[in-house]
Amino acid sequence: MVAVAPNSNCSRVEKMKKIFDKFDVNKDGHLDMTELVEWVKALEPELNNNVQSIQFKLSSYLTPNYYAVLAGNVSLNYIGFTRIYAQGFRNVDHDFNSLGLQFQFSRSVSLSPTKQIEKKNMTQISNQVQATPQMSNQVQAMPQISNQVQATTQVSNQVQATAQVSNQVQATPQVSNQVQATAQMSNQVQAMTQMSNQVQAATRLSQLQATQIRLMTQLSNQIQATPQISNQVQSTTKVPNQVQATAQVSNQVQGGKYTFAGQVNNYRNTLQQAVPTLNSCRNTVQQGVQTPQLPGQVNNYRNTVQQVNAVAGVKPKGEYNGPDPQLAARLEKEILDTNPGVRWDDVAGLNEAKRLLQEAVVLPLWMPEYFQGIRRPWRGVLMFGPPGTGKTLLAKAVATECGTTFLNVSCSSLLAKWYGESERRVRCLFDLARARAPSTIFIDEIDSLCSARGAPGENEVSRRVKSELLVQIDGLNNSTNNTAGKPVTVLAATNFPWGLDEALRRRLENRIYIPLPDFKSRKELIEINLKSITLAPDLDIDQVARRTEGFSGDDLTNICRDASLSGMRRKIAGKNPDEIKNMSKADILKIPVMMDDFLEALDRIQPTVSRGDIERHEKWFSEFGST
Ligand SMILES: Nc1ncnc2c1ncn2[C@@H]1O[C@H](COP(=O)(O)OP(=O)(O)OP(=O)(O)O)[C@@H](O)[C@H]1O
Repeated sequence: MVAVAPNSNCSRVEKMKKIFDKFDVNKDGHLDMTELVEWVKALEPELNNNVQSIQFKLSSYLTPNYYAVLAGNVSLNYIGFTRIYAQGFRNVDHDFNSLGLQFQFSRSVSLSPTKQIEKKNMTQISNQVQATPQMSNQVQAMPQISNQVQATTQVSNQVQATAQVSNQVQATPQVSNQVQATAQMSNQVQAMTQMSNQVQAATRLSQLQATQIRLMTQLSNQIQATPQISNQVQSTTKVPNQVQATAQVSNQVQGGKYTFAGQVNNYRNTLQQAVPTLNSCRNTVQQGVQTPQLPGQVNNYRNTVQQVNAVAGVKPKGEYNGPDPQLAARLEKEILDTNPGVRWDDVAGLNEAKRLLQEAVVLPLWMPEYFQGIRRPWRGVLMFGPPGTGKTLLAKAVATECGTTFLNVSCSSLLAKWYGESERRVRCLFDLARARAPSTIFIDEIDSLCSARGAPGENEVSRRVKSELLVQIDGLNNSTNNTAGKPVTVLAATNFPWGLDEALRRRLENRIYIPLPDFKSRKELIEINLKSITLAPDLDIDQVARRTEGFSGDDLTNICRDASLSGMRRKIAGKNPDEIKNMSKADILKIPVMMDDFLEALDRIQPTVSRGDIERHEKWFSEFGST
């Protein structure tokens, strides 16, 4: 600290010089700001080095102008200072003692280069000093600003985040589309993967095939390399030639066969012409008249035919040549009825049905040339009607009258539990029928074999049998597999025509209704049933026929049987078994059937066919029947 003695004895100038020397640290004749501050400090020790107080004091010493100059970092110099004091404006002692005077400083300042740099530094410092309060304020305000800045930053971040969210929201449909597109792409990728797998599998397959082909080629090479095998292979090529040669032989054989077959046919025609005579002969024989000559003639004819057949190499009629001889033999045993023995006359009434059957089945046999092309015989004929009306009887009569083979088929003979066996039986049946042609396949209760599709009880087996049956019927009586005059006819019967499969119904082209017998037919039927029975004079057949309206042929037959047993019942009443055994048979046979017997039978036996059943048949007849 500089201590200045206020009452010094030195001159003013010296005194001033001393002061300036004292404070002119750089000894350049100038006081710069730092030196000036040091000067104030020395003068005002009570300011305690407080910068602001010193500044304030300094400003009070100087004129505002000068202070401004000083703040602008213009330093004082001796000259200017001296001049000021020399002008007498100031009392230096006083100044230094009281420090209460204002004084003017000269503005003429010359600065050395060093001083200019210092001045620049000073200006900066001055600026900093001046700016200090503001800066201080700013510094004080800094935390707030900092907070604000931080808050602003957060807000800014939020705004940015919001903007991003907003962008995302705006982009959401696009994102959704992108997600969808991604899903589609994912599906496509999956599909591509599957395809790739398939391609790989196919490649593996083709590799396998390639391997097989390679192996085959190797095998083939080995075979070719083996001379013996090669020779065998070459000799195999001769086989077709042999087969061709066989075919020619076969043609030649067939040619010969036909020649003989013609002769056989002639014999057969002769036989057929003889059939009515033979039949009447048989009837006569049955009636007890002995005419031994005629059967002898028939046997002669048969023997001749067999001899001719043997010479011609023609297999006897009906020999089965199909792939299932054992099955054919079994079926034949089961279903073949060579002589059903039922004549037209055995069937009461049903004249319209007989006419239709004759036209559909009998005439094509008698006039094969006529039944060609559009007149080809029916493939199938359906007889439908209530139970017991004579359908089976009619079928047997057809077979007997035509002299055709009669294959009487029931469901049980065709259906089998082993897979494929039922269809095999159907095929075999038709092969057999063709071998035995002309023939009639009679399928009774065909509804149980060929129910409508989706009907209850329809199962896999019945479906397959049905299909096979349709195929076989389709193949009947067409130009390729049927020789003229040897037709195979399917004759079917059912009590439930409405339950038949539609496709089968179409193939059974002729559909004949077999109704309940009318009065005339009932009367006829009773007479047929009683023709070998002794009748009492009181028996009124007309009355019985009148009282049996609504009865089927089968019901009437039952009534006749029951009534005809009544005489025997009366005769044995009250007798023990031995007495019965010892009764005269002739006496029993002579017991006549009386009217009362019929009346009692009528009380016991009721009609089996309901009115509703008849109506249903009539309705189906009007819809699908043939007349
Ligand atoms: N028109 C008829 N002429 C002579 N007898 C008949 C006649 N109708 C029925 N009968 C007698 O009824 C019996 C049964 O006839 P058949 O079996 O032919 O009837 P169905 O119509 O085939 O019966 P189901 O439909 O029940 O098989 C015959 O054996 C015969 O005795």
